[in-house]
This record gives sequence, structure tokens and C-alpha cells, in this order.
Amino acid sequence: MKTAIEVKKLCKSYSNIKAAQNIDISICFGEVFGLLGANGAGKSTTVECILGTKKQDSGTVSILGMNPQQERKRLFEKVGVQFQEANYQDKIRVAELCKVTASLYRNAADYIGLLEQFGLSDKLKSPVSELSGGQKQRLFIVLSLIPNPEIVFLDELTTGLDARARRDVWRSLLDLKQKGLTILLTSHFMDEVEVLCDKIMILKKGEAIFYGTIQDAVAASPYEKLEEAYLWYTDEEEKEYESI
Ligand SMILES: Nc1ncnc2c1ncn2[C@@H]1O[C@H](COP(=O)(O)OP(=O)(O)OP(=O)(O)O)[C@@H](O)[C@H]1O
Repeated sequence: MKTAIEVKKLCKSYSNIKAAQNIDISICFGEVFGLLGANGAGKSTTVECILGTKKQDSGTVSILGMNPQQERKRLFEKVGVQFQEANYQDKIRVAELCKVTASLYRNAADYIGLLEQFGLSDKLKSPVSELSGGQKQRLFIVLSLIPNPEIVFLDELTTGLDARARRDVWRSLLDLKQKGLTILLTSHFMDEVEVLCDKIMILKKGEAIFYGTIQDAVAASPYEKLEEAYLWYTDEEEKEYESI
């Protein structure tokens, strides 16, 4: 399988904080990769270095064969990014925001179809500012898919969604995966990770403490469920304190 994203020995520090230490990631086309870890573990830093919006101190990143620092414009034709908040005009309506976004891309997707897929077709004329948190979240996923990307980066994609909406989002993403989309996501929900991810990396204080399949993550822990295994991987510090 060909590689969509290749990260080698990525390091990034902020003064005395080592936010990413020697991170190696390899993601094949059509794979869903989950970057996991507690708050402050280094997920956003790693993603931003991969996207080229932050410059790493050392190490290399190749995404669709491109260097994200040097080929930013070409890259963003092919890569979608879901933001937690977007900059938009105060009173802009859902369809207008999608239209403006689509106009930025040569090969834009049918946003009406995407809005339907993500349960927002009755909100076309609603001002974005009047959407609920969960509806906005889904709109941001739609915006990330408008470029018709080969790779999409999804940040805590279902935070704030109700149980039904989460499942609907999962189904839509699995559908897109089947069509060949490569996905890099961050999540704090292990049920979601189990449904969506082929491979995961668990970060702790900027270091990769696990990298592999969900099955392997569970097998290498004393537990049988990913949720428990994940807590075991990320919680060791507490155990250290307890034993002192
Ligand atoms: N611009 C910055 N300047 C200084 N320190 C930063 C900066 N950005 C992040 N950090 C620190 O780097 C570490 C990693 O942060 P990062 O945002 O990458 O974590 P994260 O895993 O994405 O967290 P979360 O789940 O809360 O989004 C944290 O200790 C954070 O305080």
C-alpha cells in the first residue's frame, strides 16, 4: 500500500516543554489513523507540524509526497481540515458559507449532498451563528470535506454531538473511507476509535507510548477493552505516585 503521510523523528518543543518527541507515523491511503492522548499530550502540535502550520524543530514530514512547509498551496487543494471554530462573517448562512468555501477549490464537492449526509439539509438558510453546538460541529466536518480531499484531518470530531448524531457521523465517515478517503483524527472517545480507526498512536507528554492496531493495543495491556487499556497506557503517572 502507498503511503499518504510519512512522519519521521518529528520533534517540537516550546521553551522547556517537549510537545512532540521523535514521532514516527506512517499512514497508508484509505487508512483511518487515530492520534490519542490526554489533554496536553501533544496531539495538536503533532497535527500542526504535519499540516505545516507549525514548524518542527527537527524531523521530516511528507504528506501526499509533498513537504507541507514548501508546498502549502498545492497541499490544501487535496487536504481537508476540520476546525473547532471557523472564521466566518457574523450573519452568514449555512449554504452561503459552504458556497464561499467551495469557491476556493478547483474540484469542490457537492456541498448540498454533504449537508444532507451530515443531517443539515434543513439548515441551509439558517445563520451559522444560530446553529446548536452539535450542528456547528457537523458543519465544520462538511466544510473540511468540501475540497474533495484525499486526506482529511478531524479534530475531536464528535465532541458535543448527541448519541444519534455521533453514530450518524461515524456511518458517513466509514462510507467515505470505503470510497478511499484517508483520515487522521484525534479523539478522546474509545468507542469512536474502535469503530473508525485502523491504527492508533497514544501520546503521553509528547512521546508515543503505543503505535499499532487496536487489537495490539489491547493485547499488550492487562485489559480486554480498549477504554481500559487506554487508561492503563495514559495513567501510569498516577500509579507511580500511588506507589511512592
Ligand atoms: N504555543 C504554545 N506555547 C507554549 N506551549 C504550548 C503551545 N502550544 C502547546 N503548548 C504546550 O505543549 C504541550 C502539548 O500541547 P498540545 O496542544 O499539542 O496538546 P493536545 O494533546 O493537543 O491537547 P488537547 O487534548 O488539550 O487539545 C502542552 O503542554 C501545551 O501546554
